[in-house]
This record gives sequence, C-alpha cells and structure tokens, in this order.
Amino acid sequence: MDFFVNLIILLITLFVFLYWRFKKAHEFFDKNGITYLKPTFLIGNIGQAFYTKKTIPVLHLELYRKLAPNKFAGYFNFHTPILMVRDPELIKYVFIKDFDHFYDRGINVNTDVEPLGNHLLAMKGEEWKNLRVKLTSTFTGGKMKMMFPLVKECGDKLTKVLETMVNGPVDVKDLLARYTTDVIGTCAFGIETHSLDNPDSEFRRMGNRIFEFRFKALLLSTIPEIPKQLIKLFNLRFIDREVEEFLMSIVENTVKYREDNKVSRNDFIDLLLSLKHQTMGKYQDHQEKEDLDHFLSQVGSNQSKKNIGKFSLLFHFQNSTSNISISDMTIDLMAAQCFIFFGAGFETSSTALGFLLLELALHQDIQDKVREEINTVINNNPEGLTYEVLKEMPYVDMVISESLRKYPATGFAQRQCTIDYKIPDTDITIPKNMLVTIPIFGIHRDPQYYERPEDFYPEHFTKEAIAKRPHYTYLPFGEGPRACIGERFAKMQVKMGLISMLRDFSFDISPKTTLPVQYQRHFILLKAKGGIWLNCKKI
Ligand code: HEM
Repeated sequence: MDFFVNLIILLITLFVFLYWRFKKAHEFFDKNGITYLKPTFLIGNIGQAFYTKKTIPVLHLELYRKLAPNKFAGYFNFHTPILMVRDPELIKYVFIKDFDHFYDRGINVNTDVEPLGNHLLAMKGEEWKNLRVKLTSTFTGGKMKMMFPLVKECGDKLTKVLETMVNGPVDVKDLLARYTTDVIGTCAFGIETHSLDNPDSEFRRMGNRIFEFRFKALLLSTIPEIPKQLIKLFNLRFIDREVEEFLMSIVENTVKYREDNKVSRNDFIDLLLSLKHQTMGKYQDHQEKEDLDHFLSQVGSNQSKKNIGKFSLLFHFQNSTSNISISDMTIDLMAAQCFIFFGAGFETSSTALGFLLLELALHQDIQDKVREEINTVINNNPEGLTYEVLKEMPYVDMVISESLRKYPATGFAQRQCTIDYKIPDTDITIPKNMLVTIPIFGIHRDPQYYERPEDFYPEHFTKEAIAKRPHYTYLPFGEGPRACIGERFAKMQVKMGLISMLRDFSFDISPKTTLPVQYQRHFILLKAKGGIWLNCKKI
C-alpha cells in the first residue's frame, strides 16, 4: 500500500515539476522575443517522433522549414527548450568562433551505471578536450594508410559475396551494413566479425540493437535532471546491457591476447594500447605537439582554417604542456572508445553508401561515369588500388559528397552552452546549459544554398559551386574542433565499398524498393524503410 502511495506522490511531483519547467521555458522565449513553435504539453515538438510516422532527422528538417526565415528560433524536446541556429554566420559562432562556450553536447550519461558511456561523443569539458587531442592522432592520414589493407580485405570480401547475389534483388543497405561492420570490427576490435559471410552474426545483432528505440534511453535524454541515485536504482541506461557485456568482453580479450602475445595489427586497438602504455599524463612533448599539429590542421582543413587564431580553446591546447591531467587509458575507457567507433562508424557510413547506390541505380548515366573514373584511375596505376589512388577520383568525391548532402545520417548537430551567452548582434542572452541545435538536414535541403535541393545532382560539388556557397552550409560531419573525428576513416571505407561494388557489377532499381524513399521510424538516424533493394548484374 505504502509503495503505491509513494509512487503516486512521486508521479504527481514529477508532473508538477515538468509543468513548472514547461511554463518557465515558454516564458523565456516569450520574454526575449524569440520566435518559437507552440509545443504540445509534455511531448513538445520532437517527442512526436516516437508515435508519428516521422523519424528524428526528418522532424528536424520540418522544424527548420517551419522556423524560416528566422536566424535562430526555439522549439521543445519534451519540456526542454532548444534554440535552433539556422543562419550560417551564427553557426560559425557556435562551431568555431565561440567554441569555448559550446564545446559540450549536453548528453548526460552516468558512467557508474554504464562504463561504455564514457566515450568521446558524450564526454564533457576538460576530459573531452584531453582525450580528443590524444585520439585525433589515431585518425591521421598516416594511420589511415596503415589501416588501408584491412579495409581493402573487407572490400574484396564484399565483391565475393556480391558474386553470389547476381541477378537477384539485393538489399544493398543491409549488405553494406554487413561490410561496414566487418570493417569496424577488424579496425576497432581487431577481430573478424564475419558479418559479410553471415547476416545473422553476433556483431550485426549487437549493431542493430545500438540504434533500436529504448524507453530508458528516451527517459534519460528527456529528463536530464534525474538524480544519479534514481538512475542507479532503476538501472536507466542508453546502452543495452547485452551490447555492453558483449563489447566489453571482446575488448578485454583482445587486449589480453595482444599484450600476452605481443601481436600488433596497426588498427585502432593497437593505437589505443599505445596510449595506454604511455598513460595520458606522461605524454611526451614531441608526441603531444605532433597530435596537436594534426588536430589543428584537421580543424583548419575546411572552412574554419582562417579562424584558427581565434579559438581560445585551441590556444589552451597550444599552451598546454605535458602535464595534461587525465586519467589513464583503462580497459573501460578503451572499450568505450571502441564502442563509439563501432556505433558511430558502421551505420552512418552504410547509410551514405546505401543511399548513394540507390541514386546511382536511379541515374544510370552517373553510375557509368563513376565506374569509368574508378576503372581508369585504377588501371592507370601500376600498383592497382592503393590508399593514394583513392585520392585521385574527383567525380567519386563529388557523388559521395552529394549523397552525404541529400541524406545526412544524423540530421542535426547539438551543443550545450556553457555560460550565459549573448547572441552576437542582438540583445538576447541565452542561459547557461541551454541546448543549441544546428539543422544539418534542413540546411542541406535549402534552395537558398543548393540549386536543386531535392535532386541527386553531383554538380552541387564542382569547385565553382562550392566557392559560390556560403560557408557552414555543408555539414554532414559537423564542423570545428568537435566535428566528427572519423571523417577520414568514413570516407576511406565508403570509397572502398563503392569501388568494390561498382567495378564488376551494375545496379538498377528493383520493384521491391519503395519510391520515393520513406524513412524508418523508431530509428535515431536516417534509414530507408524496408531497405534499399536493387537488381545486381555482373558486367
Ligand atoms: C559517413 C559517415 C559518418 C557521418 C555522416 C558522421 C557524422 C558525424 C556527426 C554529424 C558528428 C557530430 C559532429 C558535431 O557535433 O559537430 C559525429 C561525431 C563523431 N563521430 Fe562521426 N560520422 C561518420 C562516421 C564516423 C566513423 C567511421 C567514426 C569512427 C570510426 C566516427 C566517430 C565519431 C565520433 C567519436 C564522434 C564524436 C566526436 C567528438 O565529440 O569529439 N564517425 N559524426
């Protein structure tokens, strides 16, 4: 009886609290004259993703359109107010110029409950900054080149598996997810996952579970104020326990095997092991400088180059000495990074590749042109397909960029403001801890920036078209110091997958594919509902 009375009191308290938060958030937007979308009580504007036919990236696309033409505007994720920044100039402030107030993402994971949650994507503040500098060194061009043979091996296997599927309809999204699972498995965990050989492999099952809708994860992301004690008591977690146990034991066993047998494979786990042996705090100056130089060059590689001098955060890195205070690279910390490389790496890359093949099947002329470039470049190189050769395919780069534009897997990027922040050129100050989103999908489909936003049009990425577009309007990997760390790796595996599929095979649309594309609901990323079915023929 007592239990039920307590439960009712708890529910009433929660309801009153949420109502109060909700009212307060409304008042904030009203008081500051910020345009915002009227939310539905409790579920706000995004909560609908869980019971309507829309997925989260698509809802962000719609929000972007509804909130036009404001440079920034408000909406609600359940009761939490969020500021969407729509204007490319302001986006530069969030991603780059005022990065030292926007370096967190606002993801709350209790790492006592789920140690795998202690990964780069969710980490905060100093801990993130220090680990990011160190991990950046695992994604340099040199390290990618070392991993290239492992990726190529998976590409060869993909070609072999396709041989067995010719003349029938193939769900290329599923096949490519099996390929990227094998790639990440071999590069991040140092093991063969056999996903290409076996569609029901353990790794595929675990991979699918990472992105499944989970009520506990929803609760955690909705109510960041849940006390740690309650999180522990109800075992609220983002990551499924079975996935956690599976990945944890794989990393533990691999590390033990490598250490006992002095085996090395030039993969992520080797690189993490070398950090473990150095221990972060005792990092050598020259090594630190090398990592930092790479980090700076990566940050400065795109649009942000000319802003480098303005980041105080980067000055902080530049001025930092070998006394960086960070915990050692423990097994838990290594496993958490492997988990995020796996989770962030396989689904996003197979999404880009799957949608690209769909578009190539719909546009046979583009497919032929891509194949011709691949064959010419490889045949003209006496060593065949090498890491360097991948960089000599400008048209392949254009079609990949166009696929990432039209179908950006994540749909939006998120930051949390770490101070009371005055929005440049306004009198409006947003409060500390406010969440800010950058609507990647919306910007990518905006006719202001792209001549033919709804078409697959690789000419969006000619040198002239890129030069004409404002900066911060092409953001599939985010931007600035907290952009995707795996961009280089992703592009390598996507290119390898494309080459392995197109050299000996041609693709056209199977009637099993739903057109126009419908997106799968109850899924965090963009995914074609029912798969992407193409007819595959041997050339
Ligand atoms: C086509 C494939 C990929 C896409 C579209 C993609 C996209 C993104 C985006 C949009 C972000 C957030 C950026 C921001 O907030 O500014 C991100 C972060 C991240 N991605 Fe990727 N990603 C891809 C592949 C990969 C791969 C292959 C890996 C690892 C092997 C990876 C690891 C990460 C990590 C660790 C972060 C968090 C970085 C940090 O907070 O410092 N991603 N990715």
